[in-house]
Amino acid sequence: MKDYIKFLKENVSKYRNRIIAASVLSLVSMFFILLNPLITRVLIDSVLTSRNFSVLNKVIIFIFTFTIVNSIVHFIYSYSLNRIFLSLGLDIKKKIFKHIVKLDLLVTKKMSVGEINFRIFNDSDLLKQSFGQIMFGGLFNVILLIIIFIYMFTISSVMTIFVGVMNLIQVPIIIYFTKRIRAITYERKVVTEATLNRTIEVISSFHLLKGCNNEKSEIDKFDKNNEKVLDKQIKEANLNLLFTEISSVIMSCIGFGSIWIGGNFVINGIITMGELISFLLVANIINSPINSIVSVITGLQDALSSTKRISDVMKLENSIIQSNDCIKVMHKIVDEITIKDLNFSYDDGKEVLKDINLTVKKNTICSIIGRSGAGKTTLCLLIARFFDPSSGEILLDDVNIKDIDVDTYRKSVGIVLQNSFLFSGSIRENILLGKSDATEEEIIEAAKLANAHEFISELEDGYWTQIGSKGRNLSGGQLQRIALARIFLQRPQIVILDEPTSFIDSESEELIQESINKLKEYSTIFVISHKLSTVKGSNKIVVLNNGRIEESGTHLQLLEKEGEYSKLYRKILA
Ligand SMILES: Nc1ncnc2c1ncn2[C@@H]1O[C@H](COP(=O)(O)OP(=O)(O)OP(=O)(O)O)[C@@H](O)[C@H]1O
Repeated sequence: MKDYIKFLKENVSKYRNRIIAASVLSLVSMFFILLNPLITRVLIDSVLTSRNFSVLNKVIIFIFTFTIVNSIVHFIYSYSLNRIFLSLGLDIKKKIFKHIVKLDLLVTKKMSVGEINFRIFNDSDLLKQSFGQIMFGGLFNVILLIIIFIYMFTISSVMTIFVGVMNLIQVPIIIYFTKRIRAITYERKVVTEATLNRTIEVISSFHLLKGCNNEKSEIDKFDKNNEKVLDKQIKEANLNLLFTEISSVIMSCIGFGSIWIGGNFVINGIITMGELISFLLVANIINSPINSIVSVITGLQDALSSTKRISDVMKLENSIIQSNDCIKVMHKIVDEITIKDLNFSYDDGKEVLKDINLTVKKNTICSIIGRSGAGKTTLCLLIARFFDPSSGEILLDDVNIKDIDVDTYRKSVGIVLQNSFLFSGSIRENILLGKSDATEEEIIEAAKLANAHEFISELEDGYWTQIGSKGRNLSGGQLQRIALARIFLQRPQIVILDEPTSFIDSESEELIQESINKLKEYSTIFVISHKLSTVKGSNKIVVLNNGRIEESGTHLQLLEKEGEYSKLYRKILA
């Protein structure tokens, strides 16, 4: 509850003036709700019974005017309320997204894409809804209910007690159905979300699906998941239907009962016909505020859970701790990059990298090789400062990268992964990610250096070709060359290439190798590769084995040593 109130204060205060205005409109709207039964009462008792035509005309003109004003007030009220809560929902979404994208890799890896999505979209919507329900659904409906009961009492206390008791009987039924419907709606959302995530995963790793010949099992899973969604949807619809029918029976009973009691009172002259009809009109609207109040009570639990889930994400902190006096200007490497006595373990405490000592000269290529799980990617991620070493340091000449502002440092690091990820959009937009203000000449020059200009120019729309999500219209080699063009445009001091030539044909491999060699002019390159062409030409080869540097040197030096490299060379590289 503390988190919820804090969240409410933080996010709603910005809309204070608009909320006050909407509250005033809400009170006016409430007044109009009650005006209808009042006018009806006057119309029947004072106008119709006395056959007063001139007053009848005036009352009709008044009703007409009041209907128009009521519609305008209701429109403005609903419009302002919608704006407040839609904006509030967007604010919460923006806040969570901004926080998540600023988190480092280690922290975000703790949550699945589905979990993150759920918090950004579902939880923020639930919170937005609950704020609306509590402020307007709750508070104003309590006021409305009190006013309605006072008005009914002024007509007949017996009839009011009857309506009150009948509604009290209805309350547990409303609570039961509201809770059940909420629970089933939540379950439906969770199952739908899981189905959607699985579908996205399958579609985005199509080659894996085909490679494993797993289509049948995925089709079965898709069918089963969707059947689960359907089951929840049917349950939800049935509960809603049942609730509506039961409510309508109870409301009819209240109506008939009131007509019977009120009818007797009219016959006996205790109340007038106008009072009876006015009472019936008011009794008829009582259901709506009761439903809203119950929704607030039952929905509060969901709102609290959503607040907790959102707060849990907002409390996540980066593992990288930055000092206030960090260097804001990137150090220009003069001589070399040195890794000194570096050790690293992930959260589980298992040491993944042990006692790493390595020096790589500026503008050279350092290949990192080793068996799967040896720690190659982890070492490169540490160099890119996706997280910090448990102990030891990474130095640019004599400057520890920990002393440089993270954002400044990362701008000086370019990364190309095995399966280059491109965003949907044009080739041009994807290259521009390397330097958003680059000129046309710079883009073309970068593409030429990456050996990508030729194939891009041959495409019908050239640099404006839309490449679709993950670059599905291009070959693996073409994707890699676009990723390299991005790097050439960025001209980072350090480049990390993780298996850049895997899964591509030998022609593309040659072109990529050629551009990697050109890249050396601008950057110091760390490359993880199993391809002989890449490894052989490097200035330094580092062999990692079980988290330790087993040996390092040039291709020929290592072959002469007859150690792990020559074994790997014969086994994998040859
Ligand atoms: N986020 C993580 N949390 C915990 N352990 C991890 C994490 N990422 C990697 N590891 C573990 O760290 C070790 C080194 O992994 P890493 O990915 O660096 O190896 P690699 O040499 O690049 O392997 P590959 O060639 O298969 O990609 C492995 O034992 C791996 O299971």
